[in-house]
Amino acid sequence: MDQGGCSVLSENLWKEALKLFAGGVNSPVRAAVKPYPFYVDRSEGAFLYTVDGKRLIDYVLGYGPLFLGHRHPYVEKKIIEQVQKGWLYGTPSPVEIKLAEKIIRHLPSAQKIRFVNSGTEATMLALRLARGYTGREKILKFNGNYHGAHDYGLVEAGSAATEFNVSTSNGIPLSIRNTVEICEYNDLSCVEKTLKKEDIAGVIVEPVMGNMGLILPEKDFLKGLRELTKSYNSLLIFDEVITGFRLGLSGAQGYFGINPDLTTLGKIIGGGLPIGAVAGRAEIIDLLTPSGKVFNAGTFNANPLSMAAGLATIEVLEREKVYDTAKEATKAFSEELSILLERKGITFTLNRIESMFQVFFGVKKVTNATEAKQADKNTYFKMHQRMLEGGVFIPPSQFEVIFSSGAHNSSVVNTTIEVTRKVINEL
Ligand SMILES: Cc1ncc(COP(=O)(O)O)c(C=O)c1O
Ligand SMILES: NCC(=O)CCC(=O)O
Repeated sequence: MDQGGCSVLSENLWKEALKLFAGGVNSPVRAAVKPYPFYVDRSEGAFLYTVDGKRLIDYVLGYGPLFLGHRHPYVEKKIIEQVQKGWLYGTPSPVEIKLAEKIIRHLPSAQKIRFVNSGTEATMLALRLARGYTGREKILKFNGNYHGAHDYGLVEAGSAATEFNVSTSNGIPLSIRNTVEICEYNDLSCVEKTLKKEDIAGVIVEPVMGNMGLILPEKDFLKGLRELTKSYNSLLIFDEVITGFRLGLSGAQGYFGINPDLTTLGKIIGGGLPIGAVAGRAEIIDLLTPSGKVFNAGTFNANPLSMAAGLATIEVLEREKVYDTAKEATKAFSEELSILLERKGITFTLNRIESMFQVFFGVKKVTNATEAKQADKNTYFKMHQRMLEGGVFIPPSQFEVIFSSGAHNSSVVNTTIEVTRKVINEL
């Protein structure tokens, strides 16, 4: 197997892809795998099987949604059952009620919900709702937080926007750019100053930052945001597209005991099919058309397949020990990595929470985007590439997160650790 774990079949597909797609891909992070991405034939449990005949342990998991692993049998069964009943009706279906009830039951701040098709749509809508509710124009977001690929989110954005050096995208009207105020993550004094100076409709935040690698909120950061937004009559929006149902059934808001006004969801609540949602206080969600004057619509909103996959996923989360297994996998993998790096005398920071972690080389702490950008990306990438050659897929970008799932059992983790030992010894 040659560099990056790829081989001739992937290489041939890549040559075709370069003729068809900008940069060969349909979402940029996929092109961060070098010299070209591997193409997947099928997946199961903790594993991806490439067209080149290689089996990889997957710690990317579709960039977060596949918290049960690939093709969990119950989710697969429920998707197939729904396919056999039809997958688009243009009118409501019972399964959307069931999924909404489950989400609202678990998510402390949710009273009503609107389903859309992606995290991008969810945050775009939440920001419009905040403006509609408050009658104010500006929003505050944090440097390196990623809220999807719309004009308001792509100002100082993390994730692939940082990886490909376009933290602020070209093509965003200045009039929109000027409605987005930026503070550094974990900097409450900047938030207070901005709220005092500007009329801010809403503060949007990743309660745990998963798009600059992993960065944790410092003690009292989220509490401070809640208090400040309340006293300046701005809405607090938690972007839980990653953390929703990953940090626990009640998301980051349950984990930290802070209730936002609005929550955006995606990824896990669709069980691996496209989804997004805005949930929150009823009086705010009721501003949406047709009951209110903040417009949203979608041909595929609450489509029965995503609803069925999401519902099945949450049912499994309620009854199986997914949280324990995934957390244990992250703990074992990351602790072993720390030991190996310490032993080699390599400077690093490792941030971890529940089933998510990321390692940063050459830095002693990472508490915001500026610090994350100072990390030695090249060494991280080298580790990614060597792990891939050894059969373990961690994100190619420093600015993503290493996720575990309920399928990452001790045998999978032991294999991961063996590969990690070899990789770090030779790093
Ligand atoms: C916190 C956060 N918000 C929003 C999004 C956008 O979601 P999507 O890619 O489904 O549009 C992402 C995607 O990674 C995310 O991590
Ligand atoms: N953390 C950012 C993502 O997960 C996005 C994945 C993609 O856009 O391909």
